Amino acid sequence: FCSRSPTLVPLPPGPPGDPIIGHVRMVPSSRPELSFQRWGKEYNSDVIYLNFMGQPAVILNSAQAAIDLMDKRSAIYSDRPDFHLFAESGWRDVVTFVNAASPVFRKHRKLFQSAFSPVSIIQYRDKQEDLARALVKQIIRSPTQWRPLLTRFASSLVLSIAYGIRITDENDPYIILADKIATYFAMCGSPGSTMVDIAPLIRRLPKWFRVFPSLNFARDNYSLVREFIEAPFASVKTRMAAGIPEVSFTRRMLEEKQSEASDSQSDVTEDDIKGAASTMYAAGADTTLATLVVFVLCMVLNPEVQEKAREELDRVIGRDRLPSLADRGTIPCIDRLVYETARWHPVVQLGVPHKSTKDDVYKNMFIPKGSLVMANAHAITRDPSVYSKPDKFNPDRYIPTSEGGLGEPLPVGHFGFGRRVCPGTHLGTASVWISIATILATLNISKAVDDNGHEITPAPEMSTGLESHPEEFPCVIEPRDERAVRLVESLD
Ligand code: HEM
Repeated sequence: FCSRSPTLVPLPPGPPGDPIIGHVRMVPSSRPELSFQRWGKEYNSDVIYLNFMGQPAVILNSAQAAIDLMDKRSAIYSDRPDFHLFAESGWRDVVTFVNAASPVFRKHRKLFQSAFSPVSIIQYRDKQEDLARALVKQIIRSPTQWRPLLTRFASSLVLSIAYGIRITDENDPYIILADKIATYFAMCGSPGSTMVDIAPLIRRLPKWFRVFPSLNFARDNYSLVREFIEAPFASVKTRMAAGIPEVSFTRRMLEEKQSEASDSQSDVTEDDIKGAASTMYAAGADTTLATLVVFVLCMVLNPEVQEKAREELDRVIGRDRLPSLADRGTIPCIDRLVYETARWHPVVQLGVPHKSTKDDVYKNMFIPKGSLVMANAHAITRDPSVYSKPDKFNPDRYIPTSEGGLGEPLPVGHFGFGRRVCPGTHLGTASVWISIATILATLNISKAVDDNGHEITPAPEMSTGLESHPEEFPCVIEPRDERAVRLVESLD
């Protein structure tokens, strides 16, 4: 199919762009995925073509198109665009940002796949359960602080799994560092879209030439990024040298590297391990946090779903203990809740952009080599030809028809596609699962009331960016009852 002449095959449809700049002005800076979805409907195509100042971009608005191209033709659709802003900020050896042909890609994917397989992640269960329990304990003590506490939980979880770092209080230097990095990511803009990314030659300008804000931003954050990559890694080596036992990704990788028996790891360098561990935070903390905030919003908006899930939780595990990850698979209602949270608002709405490496033809549409290819997770998970009433939050939609349900398919795309699919899928899902189960077992989430005693139903407003999360919304989180408080307080 690649050998056909491009001139005989039309590009995918899309709205007409401006001369020279193409669709730059047309794509809104807020929630572009919604416009991409709308254009898909207007042009009656699940593949849409756009052009940003000569850079071709293809949006995939259905699971079928994303699977056909990114999964089945992954040899062509697995590259990334160059992320110059991140490189200028000091990120090196980070798999998310490298091309599929880079040795870093092959080595790091292998590291992640073995470290975060369904079996390997069992070693992190204690950390996930302990931190989820600490989270609800803290929320019971400071209920209005639930959102900062969730942020700290997500950071602590990744720092603990990646480096074995135990966060003891909010002034911990690592949590302060993690907060600064989270702010840095929030200010980076959409990956690949800043002036440094569009005109990378400006990276050659001397440091005193401070004309381009994104270049200044990248350079101003260089030492922060380097500290974030180096400091926690160095702390693992210090603890290792002192003989302090701990379980962490970095520790395990360093030990495997040191072990003479481990031939398979022999080409892995310390820089690889350092880069991979720092990627975990960049890729795993905010995604987990955003998913949990979406869950809280869904519980505020759908009290009956919360009640039903809690009833099943009580029926299966009782009220004398808290759920554990060993319970997964025995409480289907929680599994469906996790899936429906991911479907209702997949937090990486447009995925991380892929780039194609060859001319291609799909369903008689020409996709030029070098196109940015984005799977629109929003459009995919709200596809009305797949999901009935797609805007409704309804975990029961997945109940098989043989059990009287709608038998709708589990969502796809929220962890990406093909060779780039998220290597933290199992770990991230387990973290979300235990958090949701522990929260439901101990806390009640409800609507806030206004000064006149009327319930406030929040209108969901979602942020724009690589990770999209609900903007601030009013709600009340309180202990479920005295019994739950006693159970939580009895934990050491
Ligand atoms: C609920 C939590 C998470 C969500 C929703 C999520 C989602 C995603 C998505 C959509 C991508 C892009 C895939 C693509 O390009 O097709 C991705 C990539 C990635 N994720 Fe996750 N992720 C989560 C948690 C994690 C965790 C805990 C880790 C750490 C182990 C992780 C590590 C990565 C890495 C390293 C990549 C880049 C892969 C590559 O470029 O080859 N993620 N994730």
